[in-house]
Amino acid sequence: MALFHMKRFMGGEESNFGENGSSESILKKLHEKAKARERQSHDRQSSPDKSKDKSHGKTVPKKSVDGSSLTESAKNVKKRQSQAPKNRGIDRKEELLTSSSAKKRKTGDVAESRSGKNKIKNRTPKKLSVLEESKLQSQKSGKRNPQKTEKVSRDDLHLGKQLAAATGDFSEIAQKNVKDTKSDPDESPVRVIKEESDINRSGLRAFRENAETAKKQKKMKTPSSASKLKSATIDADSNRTVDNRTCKLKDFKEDTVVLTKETPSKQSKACPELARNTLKNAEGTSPETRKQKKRKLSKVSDCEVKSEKHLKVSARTCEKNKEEDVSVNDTSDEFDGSDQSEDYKDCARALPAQEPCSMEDDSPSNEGSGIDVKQEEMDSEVVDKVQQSREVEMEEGPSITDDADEEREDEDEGTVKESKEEGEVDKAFALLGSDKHKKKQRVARVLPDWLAHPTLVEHDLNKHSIAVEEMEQLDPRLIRSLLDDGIKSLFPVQRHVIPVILDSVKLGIQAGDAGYRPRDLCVSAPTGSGKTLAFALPIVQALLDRVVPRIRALVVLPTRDLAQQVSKVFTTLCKGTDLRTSLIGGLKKFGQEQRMLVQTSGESQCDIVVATPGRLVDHINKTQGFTLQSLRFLVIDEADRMMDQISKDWISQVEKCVFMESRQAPGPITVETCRKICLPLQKLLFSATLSQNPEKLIQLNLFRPRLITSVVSSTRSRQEAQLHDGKGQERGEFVGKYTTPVGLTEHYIQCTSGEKPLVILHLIQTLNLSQILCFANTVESTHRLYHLIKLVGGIEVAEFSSNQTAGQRRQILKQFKTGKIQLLICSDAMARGMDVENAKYVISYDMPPYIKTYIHRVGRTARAGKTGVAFSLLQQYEVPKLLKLLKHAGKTGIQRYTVNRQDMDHLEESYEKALQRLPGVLRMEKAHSV
Ligand SMILES: Nc1ncnc2c1ncn2[C@@H]1O[C@H](COP(=O)(O)OP(=O)(O)OP(=O)(O)O)[C@@H](O)[C@H]1O
Repeated sequence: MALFHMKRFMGGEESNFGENGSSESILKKLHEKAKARERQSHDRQSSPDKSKDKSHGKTVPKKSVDGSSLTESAKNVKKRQSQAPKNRGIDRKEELLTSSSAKKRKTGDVAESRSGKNKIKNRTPKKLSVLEESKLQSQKSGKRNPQKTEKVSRDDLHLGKQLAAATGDFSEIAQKNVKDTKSDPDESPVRVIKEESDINRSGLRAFRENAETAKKQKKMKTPSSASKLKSATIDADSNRTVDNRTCKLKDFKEDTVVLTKETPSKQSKACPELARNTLKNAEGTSPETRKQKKRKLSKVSDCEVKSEKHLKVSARTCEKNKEEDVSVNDTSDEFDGSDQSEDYKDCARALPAQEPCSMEDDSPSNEGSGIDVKQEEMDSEVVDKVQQSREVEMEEGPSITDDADEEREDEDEGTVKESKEEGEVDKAFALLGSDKHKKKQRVARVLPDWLAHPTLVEHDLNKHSIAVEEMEQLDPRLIRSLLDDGIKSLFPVQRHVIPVILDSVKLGIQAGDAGYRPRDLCVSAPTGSGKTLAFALPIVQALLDRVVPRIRALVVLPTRDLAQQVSKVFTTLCKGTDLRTSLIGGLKKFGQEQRMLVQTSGESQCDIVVATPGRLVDHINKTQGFTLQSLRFLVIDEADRMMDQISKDWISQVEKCVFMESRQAPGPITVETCRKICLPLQKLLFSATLSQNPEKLIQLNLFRPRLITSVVSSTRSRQEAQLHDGKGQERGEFVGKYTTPVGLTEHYIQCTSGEKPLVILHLIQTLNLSQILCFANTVESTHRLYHLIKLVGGIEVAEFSSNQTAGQRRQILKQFKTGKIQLLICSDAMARGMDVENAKYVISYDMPPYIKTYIHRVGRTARAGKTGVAFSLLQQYEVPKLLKLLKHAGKTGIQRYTVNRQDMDHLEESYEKALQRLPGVLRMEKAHSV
């Protein structure tokens, strides 16, 4: 079969055989023809000038790919065609499949041809099989018009030119195949190559399927036109070249370059593979070489794109061929030559720049032909493509790591990938393990108006504050209480928030905002800016005139320490009033808390409840008479943290408890619902790091929320960002960045992990710092560090973590306030919301894992308009990480603080001794606790 295929490849002479001719008559005819052509050939060779003219001044090698399969007549036919200009394309194809070098082709054409004949003569079985096959084919195909066959050859000439350009450097493989075939006369080249191409079975699946289809169709129909033969001839050639390429790919695959798409069975596909292989091998070379490699890769990808297109065209053609019954015999006619031409051209454009060994460049056969002009055009296009790929590369920038990091940052900020600039290349082939990164464009996050344009407040506590007496809405009792507590002025956030809350109750707590449901409120202000008073004061003010005690305000906080702290503020404010505050945070026994909440008669004991969510839910479910039906204010402090606990469903439990029996949950606003005056529930959210994530906020079922914040874009001045709402209040752009107190100075100290305790000792003993809060990331490291510093001696140190009881912690805080404790080593349980009086310094012993953790840690100092200093002890690799975190949060003020190693030398001895004793102490403690 393959032999017949080869014969067709040589010029389609078999079409001259009569359908009904016997084998003897065919042989006779063949011999006659062969002799005639030999004579003609001899004549031509004896007059080389003439011959040269016909072949455009080039002699073409006549060595066959599979000499064993050629009959004498076929060889003569081939010879004649190779000399004829119209068959140049076919000859060119022949060149591709033979391994003759350009030199050989020039000099030894005739000799080789003859030696080829001698070899063929020795292969009688093949000769017979060809004859038999010729007979068979002639029977099937019927008589064919020789003119049509000639036409095929001309078409093939065109294809051959392009094919030659496309196949480039596969002569070596072709040569190998020829050698293999010669050593085993029973192996046809196609079969040999097929076997070699096992590695790329998927690529040839279609090839084989079509061969089978062709077989079936052949049985049913007999093709009649030479045009069909043409495509068969072309395809045979195509397949062979494909297989050559596959052989190359086999070697190439060992280099572990993996393509995510199946390799197409086309010459054009082969070239990029080769080029990529070459480039892959260049790995580990100089950066310059790698750059070149990258450029080449993009060029190769271009070629791959063409191949991709080509595949699609071929697939379509395949389908078409199946329908039209193209096949003459089982040569696995997969591709239509006419469809290929454009694709070959495309591939040829990319080739010369990739591989200098392109046969098109070396081959003399194209000189003086139209191909040269075409090739020049192709080359110029290749240069353009290379130039384009370089430009794209320059636009993308050289830094991969930076871009990647930037991308991750962008993702956090809700940016989307911008694939506009992505070329076809990447869409066509994604290389596994590719290090190519695309720069993403930042896109503005679309936020609801209330989040995007909040009411701004000044974050410098010493500016824009007003005297307590100036807050006219406040009851004199409350003013007195504040003044007694040393609070003479109200901070900016208090100045803005208190009136907003009080406005919603100016017609009484029942009436809401002039009879309408009041808007919910979100407040985001820096740590220590007085947020607690900002909600506590108006709530107490609003409830002052209540008649009977009911739970009308509920404040929920994430930890019992915080709940205790806020409860204290309420208790202080309620002094001298009828209002009562209850704390339910697990500090007391459950029964005790129940008795505080509900009287024995079932009536409520208190007006304001401060609770942790867990304990609150317990009381909702277990305390008889506990009801929230009169609840007017629901305060969620440290709201961003509380939103993380929403999954525990505490808020829906609270809402269920509020809207039960006669009190209905608010529905859509209608004329009827507007007429009814019912007790509204207003939600008030507070945090220094309030989430701007609408998805999280929506879980809180906020009603027409409003945001008051001092957090604005760092890139724009507040004046620029300021807008004004209808009431003359400043409105600005909230970009979700965090601010720290104005009085805070931030430093980082670069040191090794082992030097960190020494640095702390240095800061305390050498620089005489005191009232330091030192944060470690875990309870264990807090405990370990506490013992280590204690073992060094000479420092009043204490520990504050969840390992201690609430009473112990309260006691420690008291001692710290009075200055008895120099260094308080804390876990992050202390970081959020805790108002530790007189904390002057904060040390982050371990780098904070999140920006919010950093903001809350450093926020334990510089509170209420005071000054404070924060040190972050960082290992070298942590420095850029933290700087990036801060930059992301819009903070750039952190400075490096250098501690000289020599300054710590005198501390080393005691430190090392303490280190040696530490394991023993920890062991003893463990044994003691057990
Ligand atoms: N108007 C004021 N004048 C003076 N001190 C004030 C004023 N308001 C609050 N303070 C004090 O400021 C300190 C910090 O207040 P508060 O705890 O409310 O801050 P915060 O904004 O809630 O901080 P965090 O975000 O860390 O929880 C408290 O000690 C409080 O007594």
